Amino acid sequence: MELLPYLIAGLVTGSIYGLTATGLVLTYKTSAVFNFGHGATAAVAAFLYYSLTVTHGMSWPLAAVISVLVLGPVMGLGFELLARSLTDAPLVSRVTATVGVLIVVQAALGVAYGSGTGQLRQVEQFLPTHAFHVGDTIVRGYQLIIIAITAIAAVSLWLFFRVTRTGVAMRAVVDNADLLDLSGTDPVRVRRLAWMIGTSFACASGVLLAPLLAQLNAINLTFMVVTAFGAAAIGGFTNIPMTYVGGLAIGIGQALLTKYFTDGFGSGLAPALPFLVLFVVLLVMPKRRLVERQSAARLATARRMPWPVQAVLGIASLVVLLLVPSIFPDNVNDWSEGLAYMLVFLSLGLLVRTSGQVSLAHVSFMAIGAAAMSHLAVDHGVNWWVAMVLSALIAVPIGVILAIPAIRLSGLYLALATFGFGILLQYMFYAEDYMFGSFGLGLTIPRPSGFEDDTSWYYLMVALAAVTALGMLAVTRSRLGRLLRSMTDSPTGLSTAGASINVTRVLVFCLSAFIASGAGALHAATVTFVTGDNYQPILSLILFVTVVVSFGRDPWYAVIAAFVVVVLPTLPLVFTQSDNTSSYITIIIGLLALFIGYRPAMVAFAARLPIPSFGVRRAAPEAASETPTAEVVSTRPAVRTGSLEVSGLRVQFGGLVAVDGVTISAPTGRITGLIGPNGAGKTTTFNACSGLNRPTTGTVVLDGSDAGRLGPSARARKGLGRTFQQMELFDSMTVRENIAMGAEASRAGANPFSHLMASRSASQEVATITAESIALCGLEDIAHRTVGALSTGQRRLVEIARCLAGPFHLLLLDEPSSGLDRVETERFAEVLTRVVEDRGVGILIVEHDMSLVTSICDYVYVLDFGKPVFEGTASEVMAAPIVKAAYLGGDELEAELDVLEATTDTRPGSPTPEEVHP
Ligand SMILES: Nc1ncnc2c1ncn2[C@@H]1O[C@H](COP(=O)(O)OP(=O)(O)OP(=O)(O)O)[C@@H](O)[C@H]1O
Repeated sequence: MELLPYLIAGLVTGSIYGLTATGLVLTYKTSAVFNFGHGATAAVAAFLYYSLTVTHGMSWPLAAVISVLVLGPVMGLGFELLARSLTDAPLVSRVTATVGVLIVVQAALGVAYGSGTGQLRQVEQFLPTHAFHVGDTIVRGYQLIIIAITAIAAVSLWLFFRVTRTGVAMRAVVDNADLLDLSGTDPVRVRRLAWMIGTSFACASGVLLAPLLAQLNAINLTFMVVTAFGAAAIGGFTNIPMTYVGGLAIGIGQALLTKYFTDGFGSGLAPALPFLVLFVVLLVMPKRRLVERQSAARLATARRMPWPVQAVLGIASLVVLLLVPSIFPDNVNDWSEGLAYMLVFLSLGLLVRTSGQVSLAHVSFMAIGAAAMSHLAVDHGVNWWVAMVLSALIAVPIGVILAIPAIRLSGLYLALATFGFGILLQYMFYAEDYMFGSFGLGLTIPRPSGFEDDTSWYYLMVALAAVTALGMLAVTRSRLGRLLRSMTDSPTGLSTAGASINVTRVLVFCLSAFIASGAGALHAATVTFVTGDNYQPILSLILFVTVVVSFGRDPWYAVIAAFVVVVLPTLPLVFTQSDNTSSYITIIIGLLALFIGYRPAMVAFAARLPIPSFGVRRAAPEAASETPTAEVVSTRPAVRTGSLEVSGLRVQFGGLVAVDGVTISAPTGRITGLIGPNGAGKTTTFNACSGLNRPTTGTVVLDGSDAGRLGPSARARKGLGRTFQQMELFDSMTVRENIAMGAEASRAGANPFSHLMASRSASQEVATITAESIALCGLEDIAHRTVGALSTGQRRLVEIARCLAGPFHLLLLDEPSSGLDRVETERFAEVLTRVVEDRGVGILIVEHDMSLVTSICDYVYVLDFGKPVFEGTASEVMAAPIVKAAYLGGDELEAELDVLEATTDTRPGSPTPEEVHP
């Protein structure tokens, strides 16, 4: 019986978590934008309710209606517009926009209501508080009402999805908005409704939660509702009933943990539970259940300033920095802090800006570095410089742990995992003796001997920051930097070119963690004394948003960010010192994030205005370069002989059998065609060959050995290159850089050391091969152009040139001529023939251009409805009635297939036309 009070308390908070989590999942399901500001919405509602009832004396029912049923839909509409605006935005922008909402709300509520503990703001319980007795346990009326209200809301939502037309339409929006459009239902209206309901759920949670809290606090309230993330994870981010149950389970779990673990390490378990759940679910949930509905494209980058300008700016900055102790003698430590943060921003920028990934846990690395520095240098008397290096290194294994979700998931789920990790660290480990200790007394961090005073420490910081920043610059310009940029633009393109992107991801996390942790130690040595409060997880969110909204390329965005966030508020010339200066800056940063989020919508709106100059001008794609007709020559050595043998291949997507019983042989020295009408299963076959999908049955044998267990990059390193129907190019890079990556990716391979650096001879080799591929495909004139700005035909040629630059002896080309004009196609055919004749390369080509197929293919396989229907020489294929039937479709084809099926004793695809038509 003594458990009962805990169970009831857990059920109450759990049902509120469940309510808010269902709202979150609803909006995510219908718009693919995960709202990090969901908890902030609840906080706004709670504070509005507080103001209306406590400050303005409004009756609670009216205040509740305004805070939930008016505020919810209004904010929902704002979020829907944001989500719509972000439809085609890179992942980083999506996360930034809603995290921007969170930090704006937190900072603004802090300014408006005070974030200190001085102002005690409480909301009285407005629901009935009558007591009932269940055994010895007292149960209050409001507890039962809260459980009932939330359960009714969740069940109604579930029924709404099952029964009503709009609900079914909402589910359809998730699956295919375009189809919904065709059926006459407006997907925007459906999404708008989803956001209005979802946001109202968050507001209701805020209002219901407010009276249960000892006091209203914007940060706590936001994070308490963020607990919904854990519940959403239990529901797999899509299943509403399971999400609600997840909320209940977390609420009850927390209550029980509070009962059984009252002190020590265990006491952190209860608050950490939702994030523990989130982290574990993300680690163990089958990958296919975490299908992402967006790619992790990188942010648009600013144009690089010319080197002389950068050098002058660099020297000028250094001069200003050296003069700081004379100009701002009272603020020297603030500038040292700024330098430490500049390094944190650079480390975060490496992840976010260069590799397009999201980390919402960078403050955790700073905390780890600071704590390690103190324990090593103070408690264990380790030499300061050694302690410094160890404090940076200690975060590397943690970077590896974080990289596991990055490998498995990437994108949004990685953002959530890092967010969960940061909070987990705070709740479970900050109070441990090996971090900041349970008494909150804090840690002292020493400075090295000779640099104890602020001014000499500052000069040391300038030197360390300059060296580290230059090192980071070297990294972004090294092979690793090129791999990161390629990975962000097209992970598939990079892995099928031969680089193991798992190694790339682990490396970038480790490097970023290393710098952030080291910078954390330097920052701590600047302030000389830190507690866990210096490293609140909210700070990670602010750092992330700042690094995104800052401008300029590396290292300038980090310099600007550090100056604005750390140094500017302390300059007496700019701000009169007040507690709220940092909050105002945070609000501005958050609003900039929102501006980035809404910009596509604003641009679209402006384009509709009848003022000509407001229209968005699109750069016209450059006309295809004059294609030289000169003889193309390949000077690279002949490849080794080998072959790609596919047999009995069957690939299924759920109930759909996309490929069934396909057997193909593509040896070197020959061009083999694979043709068939749309949807015949050609690309699926290619994907199975290159390891991008897993066959249900059948084998893929490369040069005599089974490749079934190898991933795409390993197959590429074994000599299998490919191009894609939907081109997988590195859009933000130039033509030359794209083609060079074709040669460089497999040299980086799966070895972390070869990821990091390239020998001079290897770089020379890459440059030679790149130049030859460019010449082979006639791309000299556009070699300097950014690939994203090219015409389709030019992009096709770039992808082919990139593939030709790789060390491949077998190439899979998926509709390579689509988008090429006649002259380009002719030249392309010539290039392929040359490559096969001169170097002995083997090509398996999917093509719809029949004249190209007949002119270059030695042997052709024909697929239809996933099954092989014919194979033979190009002329045999052209003459075969079954092939004509497959392309024309209709009854004729069905008759052909019936006959084909009747010939069960022959291998599919082998019957000759005579056998089919005796
Ligand atoms: N990832 C997937 N999930 C579900 N179905 C898929 C998937 N990929 C392909 N399909 C389906 O498998 C079938 C074969 O598609 P595939 O793209 O391989 O055909 P294709 O011959 O390459 O067609 P096209 O010439 O139009 O490119 C189609 O019905 C397609 O809708």
